[in-house]
Amino acid sequence: MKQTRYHFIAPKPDADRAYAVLEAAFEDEGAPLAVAEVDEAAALFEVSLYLDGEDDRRADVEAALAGEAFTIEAEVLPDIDWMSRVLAELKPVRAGRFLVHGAHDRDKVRPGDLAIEIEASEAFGTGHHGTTAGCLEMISRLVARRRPRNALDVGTGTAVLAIALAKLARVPVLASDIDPVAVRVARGNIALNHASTMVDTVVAKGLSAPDIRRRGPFDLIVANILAGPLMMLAPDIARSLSWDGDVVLSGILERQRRAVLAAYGIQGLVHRATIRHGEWATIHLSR
Ligand SMILES: C[S@@+](CC[C@H](N)C(=O)[O-])C[C@H]1O[C@@H](n2cnc3c(N)ncnc32)[C@H](O)[C@@H]1O
Repeated sequence: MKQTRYHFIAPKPDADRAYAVLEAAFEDEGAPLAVAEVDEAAALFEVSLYLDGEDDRRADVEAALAGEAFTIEAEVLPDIDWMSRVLAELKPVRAGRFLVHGAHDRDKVRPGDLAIEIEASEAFGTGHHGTTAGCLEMISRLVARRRPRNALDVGTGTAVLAIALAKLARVPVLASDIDPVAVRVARGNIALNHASTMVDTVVAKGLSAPDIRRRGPFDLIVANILAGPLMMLAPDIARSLSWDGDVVLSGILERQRRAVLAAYGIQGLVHRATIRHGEWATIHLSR
């Protein structure tokens, strides 16, 4: 089933009012709803409502917001064949100190394994992708060298990296994602892995949400997104990092690596190491 994100940008009071109206209008459907700050200086917020279908609910959204002058845009989200993805990802994966597995592979866990059980359903992050595996390996290396006091996982997906950080370092972790569906899946996995006392979640675009700012600075920030958003997030990531903190970035194709390093270099962050899986690079930076 395809899903459509209906979204618009508005000043804070209007966004809050619209959020309340949409929450009441679509709560029977359990439609995910999110509000994220998109421009701090201008205090502008983006409201996103996720409805099933291929942009065939615009009239309902407009009716709920009757009398408001928002420019509502519709984004039909990619239709992913979750069943074939799950079937393709049946095997457990070892990466760094971790064994990432599904419910059907609990018997593969050996004494000494740091096991992470993942129910991927509608979010990314089972450990099979080279970017996730690269992050798990880099996290293993970094935490072996120095235990961070806290950590932030930007673009958490299934929460696989946040759970890994909690299990290995046993420190508070904040896991964020722009997609409320991913955050719902993340919460389920965090509970499944008995990590709820260490990992909190937040729906947020980038690092501008007040919850993220309040919890920083962070000793370790991991972000497996894509090169473009990672470059745009460079100033915010540098600002949210403790003075001796570490950054792990992934979702970067080898040919994009230099541009990403340059964007973080401008922020005073120096390249320390790269782990490659096929065409994907995972990089470690610090001041
Ligand atoms: C490639 S998945 C990574 C999932 C998991 N962290 C892993 O390593 O397997 C990227 C995730 O980032 C989220 N995302 C993309 N852009 C984002 C942004 N600007 N802020 C927060 N999350 C974002 C997506 O919704 C998606 O869940």
